[in-house]
Amino acid sequence: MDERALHRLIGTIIDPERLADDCAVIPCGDLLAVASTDMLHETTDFPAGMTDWQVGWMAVAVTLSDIASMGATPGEVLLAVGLDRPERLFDIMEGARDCCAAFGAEIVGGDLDAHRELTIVSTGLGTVAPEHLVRRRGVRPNDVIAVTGPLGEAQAALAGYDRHRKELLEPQPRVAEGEVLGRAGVSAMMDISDGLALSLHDLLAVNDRGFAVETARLPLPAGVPEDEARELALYGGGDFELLFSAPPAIFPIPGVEAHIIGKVIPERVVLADGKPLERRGYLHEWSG
Ligand SMILES: Nc1ncnc2c1ncn2[C@@H]1O[C@H](COP(=O)(O)OP(=O)(O)O)[C@@H](O)[C@H]1O
Ligand SMILES: Cc1ncc(C[n+]2csc(CCOP(=O)(O)OP(=O)(O)O)c2C)c(N)n1
Ligand SMILES: [Mg+2]
Ligand SMILES: [Mg+2]
Ligand SMILES: [Mg+2]
Repeated sequence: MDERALHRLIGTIIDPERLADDCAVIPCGDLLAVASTDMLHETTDFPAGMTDWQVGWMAVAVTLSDIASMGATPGEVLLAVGLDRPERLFDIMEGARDCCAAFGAEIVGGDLDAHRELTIVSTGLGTVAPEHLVRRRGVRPNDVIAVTGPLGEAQAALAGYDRHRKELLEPQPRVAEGEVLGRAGVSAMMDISDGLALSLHDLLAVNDRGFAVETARLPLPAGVPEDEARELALYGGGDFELLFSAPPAIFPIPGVEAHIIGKVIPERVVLADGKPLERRGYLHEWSG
């Protein structure tokens, strides 16, 4: 059983449309509010050697990335910290504050608890004009698909390529890029928290068309042999680049490093170099 299967279960309890995006979308006067919450744990999310400042940074970065993926501007963050040791709190809060400051957000609240395993829940709020909101659903027949930067760097660091440790430990949410892409009129978007292949399958699940990726066009992690780099770029998680579809005419997009990696196709499948792409990546799983 993995988290996507459990999402289908949640969809029998709440409106499944609510599960179709990176953030909840909530009416807010003339604007829309977007909200995302993400839980991180020491054993699955905080690699050995990570500082507590980086723990705080990452906890906020993952949430701001979801806000960016809607084309929205982040505003407020609430941080709930389940602490194994109280002396970790100060550095964690500083890292969280610094990540907020770097992307125009502010910590406005949270919660504290004692917990055997360090566990952080970061909740972010943002706003966007309705005409600039971008959802996962929306790909159109003649669109291309693109990403905002190299894929597989975080996983490359976990595989021992130390030159990518900063990308693993201090992910940079594509906040400015998300806002520009929303205004530029991209048709669908999400962030790639769990790897490109899984993200393409997530997009497939809410669209009525498929995707054909050319692996030769993937922006790969530097300093990694090409075959391994391609594997990391397709299936590695933790990069937090944006994946979007858009009409070819909108490229280049000023202020956004956009790499076109493929196109939308009529068949509801995900292909890489013409062959079905495995639905595999960074998935939380339960045994039994
Ligand atoms: N336990 C839950 N109850 C209600 N909604 C949920 C739950 N878990 C996830 N969601 C919603 O499902 C959507 C997708 O979640 P998730 O796959 O975690 O996205 P992401 O990888 O972008 O964080 C989001 O809109 C999120 O709010
Ligand atoms: C041990 C370890 N593996 C991988 C990563 C890279 N990483 C950071 S967050 C993340 C995935 C996203 O986390 P998740 O809880 O799945 O959040 P969501 O997809 O809901 O945004 C990954 C793969 C890491 N930091 N540590
Ligand atoms: Mg996301
Ligand atoms: Mg999530
Ligand atoms: Mg995930």
